[in-house]
Formats: sequence, structure tokens, C-alpha cells
Amino acid sequence: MILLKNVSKSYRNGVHALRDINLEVEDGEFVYIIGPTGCGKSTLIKILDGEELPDDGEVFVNGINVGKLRHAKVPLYRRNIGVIFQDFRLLPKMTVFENIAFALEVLAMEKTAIRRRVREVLELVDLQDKAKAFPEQLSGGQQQRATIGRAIANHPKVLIADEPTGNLDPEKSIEIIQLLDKINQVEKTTIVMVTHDEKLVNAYKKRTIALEEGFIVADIKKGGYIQHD
Ligand SMILES: Nc1ncnc2c1ncn2[C@@H]1O[C@H](COP(=O)(O)OP(=O)(O)OP(=O)(O)O)[C@@H](O)[C@H]1O
Repeated sequence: MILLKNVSKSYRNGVHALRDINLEVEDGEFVYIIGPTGCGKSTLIKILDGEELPDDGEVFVNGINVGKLRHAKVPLYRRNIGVIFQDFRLLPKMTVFENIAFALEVLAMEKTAIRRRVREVLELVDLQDKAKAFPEQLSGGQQQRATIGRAIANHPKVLIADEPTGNLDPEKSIEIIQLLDKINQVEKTTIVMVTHDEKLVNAYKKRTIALEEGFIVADIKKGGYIQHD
């Protein structure tokens, strides 16, 4: 479960990026975070993945008090959550198979178990035929699928996605949402996804949390964009 209690975050330049955020996301939920540019979406993600610490309030992810994590503990914490971004961040000199395997090698998992899990993940993200390809040989949609595969290889309970469809055309964006949906259902992964894509949010309705100027201004359980009259 993700729990934020009265979380506020300002940057040194005085910008109040998040103000008194209270939010609870249950295990297995799929939640969109939406809002205009500069409203605090990325800051919220950075607080969830331990990159930034809140000034006030408490942040718990899977029972871990993330707001109190010491710097040295952050990498260990991150191994148990999956994070993906708009730019795919695959290792360019490794194949798709190796990129996914690498995420498990750093956990000192046994070799045959790694191979088994990588094959399973490749099937889940539908890239079996691209296992030996290098990132530059893939389309943007395929690269994002490989990134998602790498992020979920270790069965994280939570997958955090910052604009995962930001660099993709509408058709590929739909494929990514459908894949995240499948992961949410098959692997029971909790998904928190920041997006600007109004069409996607309306077409694939999920609980939608809207931020404005650092505040949560809506929490729409049925999903869909807020209609401004
Ligand atoms: N490292 C930083 N130092 C100072 N100010 C920052 C920093 N990061 C973000 N901000 C400011 O904090 C506010 C929230 O930024 P944030 O990146 O969280 O917004 P966002 O909703 O993700 O925006 P976008 O949709 O454009 O990515 C903005 O006013 C931004 O300029």
C-alpha cells in the first residue's frame, strides 16, 4: 500500500511543489496522476521513489517509511519498486534479454532462475522475438515494453510510471496502457502512472488523481478527466 499523510515539499527556490497531500493507494490499484505542467506530478513520483524527501508529512510504500530513508538505503529500497520514465533508459550495449537479466543479476539471483524469469517477462511484454536485439534496433513502443519488462522482472509490488507514453504515438500509447493493465492483473502490481494524455485517461478509465499547484484537487474513483465548463 502507498500512504501519504500531510506531505509537503518545497524546493530551495521557494516553489511549493506539493502541499498537504493525503493519499492512499491500495495494493493492486491502477491510478493515474494528472494535472497541468508544474503542478507537482514528477515531485510526487520522486517522493515515492526516494529521490526527494518531503519537508513535512509521512510517506509509506509497502510499509517502508520512505520519507525517513537514509540516502544509502535508497538503492536497496528501489529494488523493490519498479520505475519507468518517458525516455526508456535501456543500457545501449546490452540486448533486450541482457537488459532484463541485468536487473536480476544485481540481486544475485541464480543464473537458471534469471533465464527462466527473463523468458517469462519477454513473453509478458511480447518481445520474445526481440530477445537478441539491441535497444537501437527497436521501435519506441518496443523499447518502452522492454523497459517495463526490466522494471517488473523482480516482481515489484509497485510500478511507478512517469509519462510512460510521452514519447509514443497514440497507437503505441494504447499498447503500453494495455500492457500495464495486463501487468496489473496478471502480476497484481500496483500501478501509479503520471500522464498528460487526456484521451488515454478517458478511454481507459481508472481512478484518477488530479493535482493543481501542488494540491490534490480531485480524486475521481470512476476515472476520466475533469470536465471544466
Ligand atoms: N529541482 C527543482 N528545483 C526547483 N524547483 C523545482 C525543481 N523540480 C521541480 N521544481 C518546480 O516545482 C514545481 C513542480 O514541478 P514538477 O516537476 O513536480 O511538476 P510536473 O507536474 O511534473 O510538471 P510537468 O508536467 O511539466 O512535468 C514546478 O513549479 C517546478 O518548476
